[in-house]
Amino acid sequence: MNALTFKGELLPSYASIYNDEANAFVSTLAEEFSPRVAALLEARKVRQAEIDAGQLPDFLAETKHIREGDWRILGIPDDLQDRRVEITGPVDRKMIINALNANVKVFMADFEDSLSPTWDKVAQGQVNMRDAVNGTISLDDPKSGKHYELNDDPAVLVCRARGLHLPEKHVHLNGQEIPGGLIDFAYYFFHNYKTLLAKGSGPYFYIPKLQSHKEARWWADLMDKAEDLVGLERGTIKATVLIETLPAVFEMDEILYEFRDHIVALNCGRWDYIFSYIKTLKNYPDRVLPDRQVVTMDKPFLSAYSRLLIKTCHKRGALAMGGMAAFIPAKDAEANAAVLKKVVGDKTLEAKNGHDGTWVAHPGLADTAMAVFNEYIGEGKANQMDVLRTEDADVTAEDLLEPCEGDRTEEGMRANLRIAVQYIEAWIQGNGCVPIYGLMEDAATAEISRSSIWQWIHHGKNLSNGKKVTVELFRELMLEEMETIKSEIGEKRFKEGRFSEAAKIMDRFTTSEKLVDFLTVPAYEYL
Ligand SMILES: CC(=O)SCCNC(=O)CCNC(=O)[C@H](O)C(C)(C)COP(=O)(O)OP(=O)(O)OC[C@H]1O[C@@H](n2cnc3c(N)ncnc32)[C@H](O)[C@@H]1OP(=O)(O)O
Ligand SMILES: O=CC(=O)O
Ligand SMILES: [Mg+2]
Repeated sequence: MNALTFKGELLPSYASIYNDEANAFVSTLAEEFSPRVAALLEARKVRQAEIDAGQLPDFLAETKHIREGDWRILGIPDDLQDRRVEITGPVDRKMIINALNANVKVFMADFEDSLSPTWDKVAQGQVNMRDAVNGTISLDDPKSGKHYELNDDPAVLVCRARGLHLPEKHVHLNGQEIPGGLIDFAYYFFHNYKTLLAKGSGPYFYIPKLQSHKEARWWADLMDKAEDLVGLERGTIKATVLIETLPAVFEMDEILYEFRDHIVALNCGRWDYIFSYIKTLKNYPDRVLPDRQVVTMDKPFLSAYSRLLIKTCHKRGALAMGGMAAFIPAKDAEANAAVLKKVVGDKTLEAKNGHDGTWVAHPGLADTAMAVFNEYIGEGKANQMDVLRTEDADVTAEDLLEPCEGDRTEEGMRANLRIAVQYIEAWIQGNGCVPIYGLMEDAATAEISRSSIWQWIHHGKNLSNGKKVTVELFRELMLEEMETIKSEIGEKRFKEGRFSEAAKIMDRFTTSEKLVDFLTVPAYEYL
């Protein structure tokens, strides 16, 4: 077994994470699993080339027997049966404590969409997670003077690892970067499985951005191997898989099947899903999306996605999680009442469809989401697994791919610009989740903003005021919107920030001939 090489500084506080025993465990996993990732990423390109050439995504002929077969997942541990409200947030110390103390069932601690993976965030994130599992995590905030520690009954902890497209450039094996998701998974598992199991919980993971059941096989094999290496019974590690790419929605049964020893739920990761709809169907002029603000879960293609996910999960004994309403509380009471109303609307739609739970981005929304799901789940029940949706007509490929009606407006384009630039600026400064115009913005929501403009240019779409979207129009609006950002955030913050770099990155993304696959890949060069 070869040793890992670290390119990031190993501060003394990280020593207990990156110790010889843990590094040897990670090296063993990386030796076997890193080389398989290139082929999986290549398969994504091959599939995309077929779609670009005119073959729309569809259910796979070769796995029909799995979709039609009679099988169920292995099972769901007691502490994951009731997940009616989950909070999410990056693996910062204060966030972790506040999230575990919130009025929620689960905290999804995020190394992914909401984390800008600077080496220190990744390394300190593991320290924070270990301290959270041990119950010793605390913080004295020098700014506010506030003391933070865990309550008696914290939420169940689930760790979201990075997706397969993101390498971790600070940890190498045999001269190669290791997949970021493998690093997140392996160190969290190694340091915490014993304590978690002793508490009656377990090593639980959220797995993001899968595009096929073959990728599910990679993760399931990784989980099997991790269990074998430490002598755990098969299926001790549990996974919730985000269905947040368009290709994956056609393989939900197959993903559940490949993962059947480990999986407990699928989740409607709606923001990446919308981004993936844009990206996957980027060559189809009839499927260009309208303004981001009108692409809501009641649109037919998103409703079909939610309903099919619920039907597929419940048939196989898995939970069907809803997704994130990106609203965050407003300071003004009247504005906040409007936010809560929107959250109620969004969560009611999910609960009515038969989802077993949902996500909130902020503790201030937990009670609202909880009240909605309490009503639909009803007394004495943990979830809505009994909603089988068998009376529904089959959800077809056409339903999932249905074009989305709505206007493309100049205000929508300007808002996309301001959001994308501000998010990129935050991300390259090491902040992966920011409040902008009353919404939480993370890597998934920002992807929609920047890829929409690319697609509108690519297909020469007209805005509702008749202006044609071109590179020239984009650059003209960009100059104006940079001034708007400056006036909104103040000259000082603007000057001290990295806005001109962010604008250049945005220009590159928007005017390139080919759509950049993930904004976080080129932006990682800036960290
Ligand atoms: C598409 C997807 O993948 S969604 C999943 C990924 N995205 C996320 O997880 C988003 C998580 N949310 C957040 O990061 C934050 O809510 C933000 C950045 C949007 C806003 O955060 P802030 O500007 O700090 O909000 P605000 O000032 O209202 O916070 C008030 C308090 O709530 C806490 N808080 C806010 N959001 C969270 C959260 N998600 N988890 C725990 N605590 C939180 C803050 O730490 C703060 O605590 P304090 O009073 O002890 O100082
Ligand atoms: O990860 C969640 C999403 O909506 O994207
Ligand atoms: Mg996502």
